[in-house]
Amino acid sequence: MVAELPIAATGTLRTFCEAGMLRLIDFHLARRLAQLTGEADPEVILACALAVRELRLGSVCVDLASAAERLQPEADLDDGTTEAAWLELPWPDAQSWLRRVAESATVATTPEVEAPFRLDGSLLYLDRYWRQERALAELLRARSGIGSDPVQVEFATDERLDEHQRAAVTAALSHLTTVITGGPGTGKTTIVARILEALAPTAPRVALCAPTGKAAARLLQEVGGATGHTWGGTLHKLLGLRPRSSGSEFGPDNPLPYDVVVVDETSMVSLELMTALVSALSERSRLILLGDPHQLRSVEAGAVLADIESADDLVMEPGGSLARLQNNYRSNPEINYLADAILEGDAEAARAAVESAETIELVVFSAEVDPSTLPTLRHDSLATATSVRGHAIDGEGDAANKALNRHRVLCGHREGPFGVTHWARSLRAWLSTELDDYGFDARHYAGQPLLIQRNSDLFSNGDTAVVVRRADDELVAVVDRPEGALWVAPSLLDDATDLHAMTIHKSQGSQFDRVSVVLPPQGSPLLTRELLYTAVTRAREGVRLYGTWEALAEAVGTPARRASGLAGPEPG
Ligand SMILES: Nc1ncnc2c1ncn2[C@@H]1O[C@H](COP(=O)(O)OP(=O)(O)OP(=O)(O)O)[C@@H](O)[C@H]1O
Repeated sequence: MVAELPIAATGTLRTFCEAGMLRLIDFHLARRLAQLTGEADPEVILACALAVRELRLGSVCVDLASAAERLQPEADLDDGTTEAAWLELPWPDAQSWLRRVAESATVATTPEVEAPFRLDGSLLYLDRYWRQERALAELLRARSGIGSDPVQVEFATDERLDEHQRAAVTAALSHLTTVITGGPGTGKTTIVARILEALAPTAPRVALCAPTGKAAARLLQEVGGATGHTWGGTLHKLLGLRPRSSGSEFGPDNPLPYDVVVVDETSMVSLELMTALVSALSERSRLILLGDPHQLRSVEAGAVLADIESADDLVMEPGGSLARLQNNYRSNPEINYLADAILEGDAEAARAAVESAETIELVVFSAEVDPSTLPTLRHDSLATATSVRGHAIDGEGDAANKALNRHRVLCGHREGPFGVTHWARSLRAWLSTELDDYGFDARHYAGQPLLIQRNSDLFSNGDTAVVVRRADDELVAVVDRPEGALWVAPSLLDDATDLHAMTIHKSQGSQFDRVSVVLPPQGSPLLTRELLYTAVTRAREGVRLYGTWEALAEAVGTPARRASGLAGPEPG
């Protein structure tokens, strides 16, 4: 990758740009904000540019004390290569760097001072995010101080809830804020229904929400019937956030009119959105946060669920509680065992789990191989495409969508030899030689699998669809919606993308019988524990990993790095 060099960057700053550690946008924004406050010290601008960069990559701040050891350049996501120059970077001495940053007029160090950046200990923030983080921590701590009237629940002796699930139900009925974490299939949805049923007499006004329209629709469909007055939708809609403005309908002066607010897929909620939500809750309304903190995080800055879970003092007695669900009732034990080894960071156990499992396999794949020549991939994809197409030709939309969910190819990368675009194109080209009228060039064809990438009144970003032939020979796209299939003209989905493969990011919240996971290559910044865990836990029955044992070990050994001050300093 040839880094784009900012013309005004000289000396140290230029070296950091050349090594791919900073991008043009990081440098320009930092320099502009520094100029406004009369700052020209390159080391201070470097620190500010790194804070901007880290925000762009999903951390709310940068830890200057450990930046030299921890920060890596952004690899070219297209081909997974990294530059070696960063190993030689002239990092400033941490102590004097921190002192110069603290003395700069660009950086505030005490609450009453306003400046574009904020230094808190060794963490450097854009001030706005420091304020959000502080506001969220204060709001959560304040809610923890308010006791709520416990609602009693009696579990029937034959009630199918394990001890962790019962503890979580009891916790949510006795606290104002409850965080319930658990992997896929651990019963989060099941217990929310039970909680709402018990709360219905005293807390009937319920909002069910999630960061994505797809997850919100699924939650509403699955538990919306548990109580009488349920609203369901995205967090943006719940708060009445106005596009292109920082304002929202609901906030501290106009609290949300609900007794209970349930948030699903909380791991994907950004710091900004979570702060807006908690500040819009009335003092008496219960908040139930559900999610899997080990999954991939929000694309925007903040890893709020993981931070809240690991902090000691944000959600605590008497008003708050944490509950963890442990047993996955959906996936097979081999997949659960591998997922546990990944979370424990135990690469040897993960390898042993793959080698000993009957339902999990690693197929060696390198960049030179055309994916569609791999016999195992041919087998899995042809079986799925044949079944989807068979139902599509018979006009069976529901069955076609079901067949589509039996197997999915998941890639960490978007572009390059390990990416979605390449794998989908290769597979589709090969399938078109195996199946009649499986149009390689056709805009729409019976059995075409599609991924919707935008929200509309009818469907949500992340919904999938299959093109089906109706009895009158017309082609229709059948969108798989939680509330039931939606039949629309294929032209409405002209901007949907081919679903012969999808990114692991997009697959969050979905499960399939079997998945084929294309691992990013060694050295890729996407090759992390969270990515691998998210991919593997999408499967109920079987997993094929395409990559190398080395890449698998590197993923298991690389927890994704997100700096924030919510949960205290990162462990060394
Ligand atoms: N204690 C239990 N015993 C047996 N089966 C259970 C138990 N709890 C939940 N299940 C079943 O396990 C499956 C997964 O449960 P559920 O959908 O509630 O999990 P989830 O955590 O919400 O999953 P996801 O994260 O994928 O939404 C369901 O079919 C549910 O009926």
